[in-house]
Amino acid sequence: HVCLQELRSSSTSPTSQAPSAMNTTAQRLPGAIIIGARKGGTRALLEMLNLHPDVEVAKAEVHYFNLDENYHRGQTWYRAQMPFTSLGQLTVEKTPGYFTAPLVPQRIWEMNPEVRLLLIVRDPAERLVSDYTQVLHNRLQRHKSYQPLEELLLLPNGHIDPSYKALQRSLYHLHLQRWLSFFPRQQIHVVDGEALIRDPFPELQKAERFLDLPSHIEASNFYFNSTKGFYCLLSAGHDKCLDESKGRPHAPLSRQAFHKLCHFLREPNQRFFKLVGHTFPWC
Ligand SMILES: Nc1ncnc2c1ncn2[C@@H]1O[C@H](COP(=O)(O)OS(=O)(=O)O)[C@@H](OP(=O)(O)O)[C@H]1O
Repeated sequence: HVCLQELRSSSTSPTSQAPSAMNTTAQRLPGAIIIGARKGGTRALLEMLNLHPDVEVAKAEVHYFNLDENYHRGQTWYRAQMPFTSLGQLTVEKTPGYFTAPLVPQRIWEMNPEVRLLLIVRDPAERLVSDYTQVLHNRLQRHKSYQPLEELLLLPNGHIDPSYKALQRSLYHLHLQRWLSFFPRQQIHVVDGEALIRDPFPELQKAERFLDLPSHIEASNFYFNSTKGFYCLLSAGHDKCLDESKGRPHAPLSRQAFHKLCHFLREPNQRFFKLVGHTFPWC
């Protein structure tokens, strides 16, 4: 696997700048941020956007607006986490924790009320199971004890426990509502995470349009890797798949419990569809 930075063809740079200005690289604040949702496909979206020659991405999650210890380091610290870009290139970072952290919308708005936001969502029931699977994996790695998902998701009386954190993170409408009190709907581009898995190219074309980028990413930048079970990226003859933490087998959950979860999510999902202005074929 080769770093995408090295893979991108450098042939198409913005042409409106004088050559000397184009060579001036600097770390700049992001013009677009992938705010979540956690386990929605944020890494895939970031890596795929990075195929574009006019996009540079922060490789690691920055956690600036959601972690007070980082936020208090100030904007100079934040900027220093960004990649070097030429004038005219777009800087993008992704931190999935932004979507659900209460103070983040205001903090981002205060930094730049014009910043473009990308939100990638997938079926919130599947997202919850993926979220639990990640937490489980981390606990197992640290030799810590863990509870089965069903024990966390269901109360002793068999009802869904609405206070379970991973379930709270799947109540997309609650979180989006907060973002919409700062940003107009058109400034938040919602990406369909399942569509990105099934066929990434059309989702990337939509994202390019949203970001006002010249169309550059091509269908040939993606190929289905049957060993991985996902699309991988292809650029200048080199390929890159996401690492093994993406696309793990999910922790088991009984059909009955999954059904209860889907039933519980029906109304929150409807509210989310209303906010974004279209529906998704979720359970
Ligand atoms: N092309 C490709 N390759 C691998 N994985 C892909 C891809 N596209 C989307 N996905 C899905 O991304 C899910 C992980 O989402 P995130 O990157 O947002 O996770 S995280 O919040 O940053 O931990 C991950 O979720 P799980 O399958 O539940 O592991 C994947 O389904």
